[in-house]
Amino acid sequence: MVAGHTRPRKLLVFINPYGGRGKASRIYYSEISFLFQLAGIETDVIETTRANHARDYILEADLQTYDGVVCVGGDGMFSELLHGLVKRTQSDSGVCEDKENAMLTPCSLRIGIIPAGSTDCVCFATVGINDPVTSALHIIIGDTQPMDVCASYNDGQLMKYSVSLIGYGFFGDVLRESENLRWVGPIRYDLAGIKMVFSNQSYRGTVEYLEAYESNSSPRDNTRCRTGCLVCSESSERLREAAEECQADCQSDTWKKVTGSFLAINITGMSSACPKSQDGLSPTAHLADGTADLILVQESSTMQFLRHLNRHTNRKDQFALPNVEVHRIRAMRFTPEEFDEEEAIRRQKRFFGCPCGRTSETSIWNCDGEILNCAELSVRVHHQLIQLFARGIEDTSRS
Ligand SMILES: Nc1ncnc2c1ncn2[C@@H]1O[C@H](COP(=O)(O)OP(=O)(O)OP(=O)(O)O)[C@@H](O)[C@H]1O
Repeated sequence: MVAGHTRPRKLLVFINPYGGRGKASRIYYSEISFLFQLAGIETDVIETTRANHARDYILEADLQTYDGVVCVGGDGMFSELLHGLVKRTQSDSGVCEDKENAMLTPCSLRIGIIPAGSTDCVCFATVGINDPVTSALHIIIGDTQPMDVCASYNDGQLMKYSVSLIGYGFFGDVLRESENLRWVGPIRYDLAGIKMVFSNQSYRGTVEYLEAYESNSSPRDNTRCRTGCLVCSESSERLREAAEECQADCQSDTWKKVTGSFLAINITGMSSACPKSQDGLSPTAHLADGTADLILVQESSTMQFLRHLNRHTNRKDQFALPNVEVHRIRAMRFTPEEFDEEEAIRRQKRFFGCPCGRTSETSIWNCDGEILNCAELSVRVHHQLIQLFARGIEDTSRS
C-alpha cells in the first residue's frame, strides 16, 4: 500500500513473559530471534515486569535509533504499544490529545506483532493468520500496512485508543461479567456471553453519528479489504477533497441521530475477523480508509438476537435483520437516557415474565477488551494514525 518502505535495521522488542499463559518468551527465543539475526536486524529486547511497562518505556525512551517497535504477546500488548507510540508522537509534536477535534500526528515508527497471546485479533485481521514466523517475515521484509485508530472521549478527556471493537450493551456487559468469572479461566467469555444473551438487556439512549464522506465503499457491499486495497490507498486524496468541499459548502457537519433501546452499539474500525468468526463483526470494514462501521442492534427477542450473533459464524448477512442497522462513519457520540421506576419494573418482568433480567440503567463500554467505566462516549476515527509491519489479508480467491 505504501510503496518503497525500507527493511528495518534496528528494532525495540517487548516480550510479555506471561502472555499466552507463558509461551511468549519461548516463541521469541526459539522461533524468532535467530530470524532477525539472519536478516541482520539489531534488536534491543525488554521482558516486561509489569502491566504498562512497554507503554511507559516508549513514552520516555530515546527512540531515534529504531525503525520499529515489536511486541511478543497478545492484543493487550499491542494496545500498550499503540498507546505508547500515539501518546509519545503527540507529546513530541505538541498536540493536545484531549481535544476531540485535534488533528493527531501520525506515528512514524512501525509496529510489529509477533502473536503469542491468548487473543491475537489485531494480528489476524492484518496478516490473515496467527503465526509468529509469518509475522516475523513481514517485519524482516519491511511490509507496511497503515491503520486507522479510533479515539474515545468522555467528559472532555481522552479515554482510550483502539483499532477494533468499541461496544456498549452486549459486549460491554459480557466483559464486565467475565471479569467476575476470572477464576474459571478463558471459558469465562463464553459463560458470560451465554448469561448476557439470556438476560436480553437493552439500554435506552441516543446515538449520533457523522457519516463517512461519499466514497466507493459501503458496509453492505460485497468487497473485502485485502492486500493493496484501493479504497484504503485512495482514501487520503478522497478525504482531502471532501474536507475542502465541506469547508467551502457547509458551516458544520450534519450529525444523524437514532434514539432507541439498544441491545448492542458496536463500532469497529476493522472487520474484527478472528479465528472464531472468519468474516468478523463487519466483513467489509476497511483497515485504513478513515472510517469505522457503526452497528446498532435494537431491542428484540432473545431468539432474534441469537440469530444475529450466530450469523457472525455462518457467513449469512448479520445485518439483514429487522432490528439491525449498520453505517459507515467518521465519528459517533452516545448519550444514555435515564429511566424511571416504571421502566425498571417493566425490565424486571420482561425476561420470560420472571424478575431475573438485569435492571441496571446503563451498560459500560468494551474498548478493545478493556472496560471504560462510563456510558456517555464520543468516538472519532483518525485516518492512518499508525503503521504495522504487515500487508493486510491476501486475496486467495484471485489465485
Ligand atoms: N510482566 C507483566 N506482568 C503482568 N502483566 C503484564 C506484564 N507484561 C504485560 N502485561 C499485561 O498483560 C496483559 C495481557 O497481555 P497479552 O495481551 O500479551 O497476553 P494475553 O495472553 O493475550 O492476555 P489476555 O488474554 O489476558 O488479554 C496486557 O494488557 C499487558 O498490559
